[in-house]
Amino acid sequence: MAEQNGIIQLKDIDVTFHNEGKTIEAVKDVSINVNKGDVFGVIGYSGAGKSTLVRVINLLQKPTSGTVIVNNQNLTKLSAKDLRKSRRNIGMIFQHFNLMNSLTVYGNVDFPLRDSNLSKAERKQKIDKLLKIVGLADKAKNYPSQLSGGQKQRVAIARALANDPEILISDEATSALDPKTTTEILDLLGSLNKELGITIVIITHEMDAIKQICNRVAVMESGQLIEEGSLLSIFGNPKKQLTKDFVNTSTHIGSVLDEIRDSGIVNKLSGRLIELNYIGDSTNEPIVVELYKRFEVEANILFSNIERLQNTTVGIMLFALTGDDKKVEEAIQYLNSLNVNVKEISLKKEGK
Ligand SMILES: Nc1ncnc2c1ncn2[C@@H]1O[C@H](COP(=O)(O)OP(=O)(O)OP(=O)(O)O)[C@@H](O)[C@H]1O
Repeated sequence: MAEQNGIIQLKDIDVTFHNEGKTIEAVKDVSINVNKGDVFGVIGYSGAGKSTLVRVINLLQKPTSGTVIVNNQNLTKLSAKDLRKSRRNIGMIFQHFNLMNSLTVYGNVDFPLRDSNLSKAERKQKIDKLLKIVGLADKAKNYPSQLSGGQKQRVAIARALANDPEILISDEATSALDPKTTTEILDLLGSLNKELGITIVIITHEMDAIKQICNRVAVMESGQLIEEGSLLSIFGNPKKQLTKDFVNTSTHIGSVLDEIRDSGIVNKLSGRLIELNYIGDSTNEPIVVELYKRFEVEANILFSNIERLQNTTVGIMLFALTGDDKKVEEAIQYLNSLNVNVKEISLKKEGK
């Protein structure tokens, strides 16, 4: 667990809705601690409670119970005026950008500054700077309808930064964008984190987005936080099935296994099918060579993926081990003794 004095501390949060006689427990007893400088990802399928949870951070959504502490202030205890002031410290961007279509790009970024004490000239200087940061210096006079989705999201980011927030919340901000634009927007968020030191909370249902910029990850299912950890531990050693499923969508091993089971390959495979996950120094080839040298068993590699996450190697390998039964068993025991995760996979079709 990370230290418990983070810039955002949600403690024992419950959010219950009552709708047409039905009770919906959107968030159930969730506690999270986000440290200053984190890019904290919340991942889960639609309806898991992600949006509801992050809206609690700035009290756009009041929790039914629980405590919300941001920058050492208990937000639930603040007067309406003080809450408005605290909220300026938390910028937010959304899937559908929420821009004002009747205002230019400049006007949209200016909007949150209307209550500030800045002079008109100071405001202009600030807006010009923000538009430069998001790469839209030449679009100040354009209207949202004249912009691409990625450009609209850049305007929304500039607007969210207008009050110099220390925290930026991104609620599915890349879900309406194509993959290339998604990467560009995530890159921009990553550089805001590194260069301006902004703490970012992003919610998404895409593991690739998490992988690109987050250092910490929380997984939500049915209103509950089911797993939380560093990006590396979530990728290299996922504990819960849903977390494994999300990791698999990103490493593609899930679809490779489906293909092996669904195609004729499964009938031609002999030996025992092993999935290996590791973080750090082990690399695929030496492991295979080592198995042959020590036990004279052959590893027929069916899939292998190595990535660099936060300057660390995260690898996954799928192979069929063949050889003398006893030696194969010894080889598997040897793998288990290494600093790697070993999982034997059944070759039978899984009922879905
Ligand atoms: N204002 C509301 N009134 C009633 N029910 C709500 C309200 N807001 C959310 N819910 C319900 O709470 C549950 C969690 O919704 P939420 O939007 O937080 O999920 P999510 O994980 O963000 O999903 P998505 O990715 O689709 O936005 C859902 O069952 C949703 O229908």
